[in-house]
Amino acid sequence: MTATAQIHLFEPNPDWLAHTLAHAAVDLPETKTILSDGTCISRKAVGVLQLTPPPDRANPNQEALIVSAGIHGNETAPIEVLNALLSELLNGEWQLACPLLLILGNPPAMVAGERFLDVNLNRLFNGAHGRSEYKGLPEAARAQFLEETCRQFAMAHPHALSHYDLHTAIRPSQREKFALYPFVEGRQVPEVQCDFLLEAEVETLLLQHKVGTTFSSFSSSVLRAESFTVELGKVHPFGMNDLTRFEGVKNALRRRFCGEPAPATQPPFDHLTVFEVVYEILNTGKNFQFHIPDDVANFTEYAPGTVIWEDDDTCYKVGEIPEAIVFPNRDVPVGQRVGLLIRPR
Ligand SMILES: O=C(O)CCC(=O)N[C@@H](CCC(=O)O)C(=O)O
Ligand SMILES: [Zn+2]
Repeated sequence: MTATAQIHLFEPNPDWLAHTLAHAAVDLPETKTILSDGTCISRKAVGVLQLTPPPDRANPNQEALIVSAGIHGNETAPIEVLNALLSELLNGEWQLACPLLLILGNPPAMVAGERFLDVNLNRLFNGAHGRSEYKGLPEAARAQFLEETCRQFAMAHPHALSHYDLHTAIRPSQREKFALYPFVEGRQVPEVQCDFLLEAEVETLLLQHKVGTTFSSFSSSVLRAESFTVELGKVHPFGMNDLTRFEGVKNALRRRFCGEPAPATQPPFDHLTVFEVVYEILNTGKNFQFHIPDDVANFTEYAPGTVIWEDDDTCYKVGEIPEAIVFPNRDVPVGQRVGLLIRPR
C-alpha cells in the first residue's frame, strides 16, 4: 500500500521533504492518493498536505489539526520531525484518526537555508500579505495561499481546531522550549492545551499582549483555532539537529494524530511556567539603537532602570519590575519586531 502512495505523491523523491526541496520553486497541480486503509492524502501545493481519515473511522478526540514548520526556512528540526511522522504513517506504522493539515511553510527559503528570501513570511499573515510594499513577492503569495488553505480546512472540519506552528530560535535560550499564545480578546489557555504542551516537553508559555501578523495569530484570530507558536530549540542546518531533543513533541503529535487519549502529566514535565509580554520593541528607524548584545540568550533578565533601546524621541528603561528579553534581533526592517520584553505572570 504504502510504497504506492509514496511513489505517487513524491515520485521520484524518497519522501515529502525531499520532494518539497526538489520542487520548491515549482507550481504543481493538486494531487491525491488514497492509502490502502482509506486515508486520503491530498497534496494541495508543494509542501502542503491535507490528510483525511476514511469517513467510517472514529475521531475519538473530535478534533482537526494544523501543524506547520519551515515558516522560517532555516528552522529545520521541526521540518524533519513532521517529515518523519508522515513517513511513519505512509509506512503503515499507525493510522490517522483526525483531519490533518501538514504545512512546510517556505520551501524556497528551506532550499537556501535562510530564514526567508525577500520578506519574513511570519509577518505577512492576518492579511498583511496584501500591503502594497509586499506586492509581487513570492512570500506574500505563499502567505495568502496558506491563509486560504487553512480557511477551507477549518470550514470543512467544524471540529475543535488546533494549530501548532513549530519553530526553532536564533539565540540560545535559558528555557529551551517555549510556546507563544497569540492574543485574542477575552481568551484563556485551555487546560487541555497546557497539558499537551507539557506532554511535548514544552514547560514555558508566553502570553502575547496584542494581535499580530504571525501565522498563529491569524489562525487564532480568524479561524478561532487554539493556536501556538512553539519554539523547540535552536536553529541548525538540515542533518545537524540532535533529533533526540525533539522526541517529546514528536511523540505528543503522533498521539494526537492517532486519536489516543492524553496521558496524565508526569514529572519532570508537570508544571508550566507562564510569562506575559509587556512590551514589543519595534525598529522605529529614527536613529534606533538597541542596547542588548547580539549574543544574549532568550529569557535573560534586566534589572529596573536598564536602558533597553532608544531613538531620537524615546529612551526605554525597564520599569520597577525586572523584564526579560525574548527574540532579540536588531537586524530587522523599520517597523518590525526587534524583541519582546516579558515578565512572569
Ligand atoms: O529566535 C528568534 O529571534 C525568532 C524565532 C522565531 O521565528 N519566532 C517567531 C515567533 C512568532 C510569534 O511571536 O508567535 C517569529 O519571530 O516569527
Ligand atoms: Zn521561526
